[in-house]
Parts: sequence; C-alpha cells; structure tokens
Amino acid sequence: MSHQYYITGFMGSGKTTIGQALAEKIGYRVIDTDQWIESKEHMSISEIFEKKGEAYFRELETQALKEIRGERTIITTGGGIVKKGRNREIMSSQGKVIYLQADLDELLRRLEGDETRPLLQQQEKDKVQKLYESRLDLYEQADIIVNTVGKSVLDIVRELELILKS
Ligand SMILES: Nc1ncnc2c1ncn2[C@@H]1O[C@H](COP(=O)(O)OP(=O)(O)O)[C@@H](O)[C@H]1O
Ligand SMILES: O=C(O)C1=C[C@@H](OP(=O)(O)O)[C@@H](O)[C@H](O)C1
Ligand SMILES: [Mg+2]
Repeated sequence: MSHQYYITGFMGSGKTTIGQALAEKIGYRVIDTDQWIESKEHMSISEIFEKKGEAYFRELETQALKEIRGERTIITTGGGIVKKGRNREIMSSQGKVIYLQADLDELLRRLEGDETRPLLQQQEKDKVQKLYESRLDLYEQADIIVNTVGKSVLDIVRELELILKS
C-alpha cells in the first residue's frame, strides 16, 4: 500500500464522501483540500470564488498539495485540481491517484439543488458538459480508475479496499 492516495474526479463523483468512508475502513487519516482551504481562509469555497476569484483558489489548491503530507493519508481533492500540470506532478510523485468515474447525467442528479459549487451555479448544461469533457483526459491519467455508477458508497469503498490491498 502507498502512504498517500489522492482521490480525483468531477464534482459529485463522491471524492469527499468515499475518501472519508475509505479512510475510516482502512485506518488512514483523511484531508479534503476544499476543507483545508476553507479553514485556512476562514471562508467557504463560494465566498473565496466570489471575493478572491478562481485563480486565487487554484493557487491555494497547489499549496494544499505541497503541504498535506504524511503516512497513511487520503487526500480528497476538488474536481479542478487536475487542471494544472504542476498539481498532477505533485500528486503522482507523492502518492497514487484514484479517479472516481461517473457520467455527467449521474453527477448532475447527485448534485441537484446543491448551492456550494460555484462552477455549477446558474450554468447551462452545455457549459458544464464542456468543462466535464475538457477534464476527462486529465482524470484518466490516474493510477487507479473506478466507475461509481450504480454502486453504493459502501460498494465503492469495498472495491477500493481490495484494489489497494492487491
Ligand atoms: N456512489 C454514489 N451514489 C450516489 N450518490 C453518491 C455517491 N457518492 C456520493 N454521492 C452523493 O453525491 C453528492 C456529492 O458527493 P461528494 O462526496 O461531495 O462529491 P465530490 O467531493 O466528488 O464533489 C453527495 O450528496 C453524496 O452523498
Ligand atoms: O471542479 C471544480 O473546479 C471544483 C470542485 C469543487 O470540489 P468538489 O469536486 O469536491 O465538488 C471545489 O473545489 C470548487 O467548487 C471547484
Ligand atoms: Mg468534494
């Protein structure tokens, strides 16, 4: 088993939820980059986007990846972390990258009514689809890819536990 695992995927793929449950199951600690940034800035992700802008938030994501280090650690990331080559390099050099896959319709169903993701607020579906498609190749560079559609959180945790043990 690796010391550090990074969980990636589009918004709604279940990174935060699965990371938490998997960490409990295998006795790892878990740190979510969005939560790390919110507590550092004393602001919600939406407020950071609104008051400081996306570029500022992206800088903090890189800082989070550099600073969050440790044995037996799962790092759950924000869906846009893969955009920067530097971030992808940091993740693959410091640990193993897991991609949680789902089709866009499933992701949007899971996030119906959600108001915490600024990039989904008042966006046409076309725009979200373009964003999703622009990231697929980047997510697919992961070491481990798990399809989450039609599976419960528990199913996915069990599947990942087996993969990590092998
Ligand atoms: N496998 C799954 N099946 C159905 N709903 C899920 C699944 N995984 C996560 N969810 C739900 O989707 C929503 C987004 O999950 P979250 O963990 O916040 O995703 P992410 O961190 O990738 O954006 C939550 O309401 C969560 O309960
Ligand atoms: O995809 C993105 O660019 C983002 C995803 C969000 O995290 P989740 O993927 O956990 O929703 C959060 O980091 C921010 O709203 C931007
Ligand atoms: Mg999350």
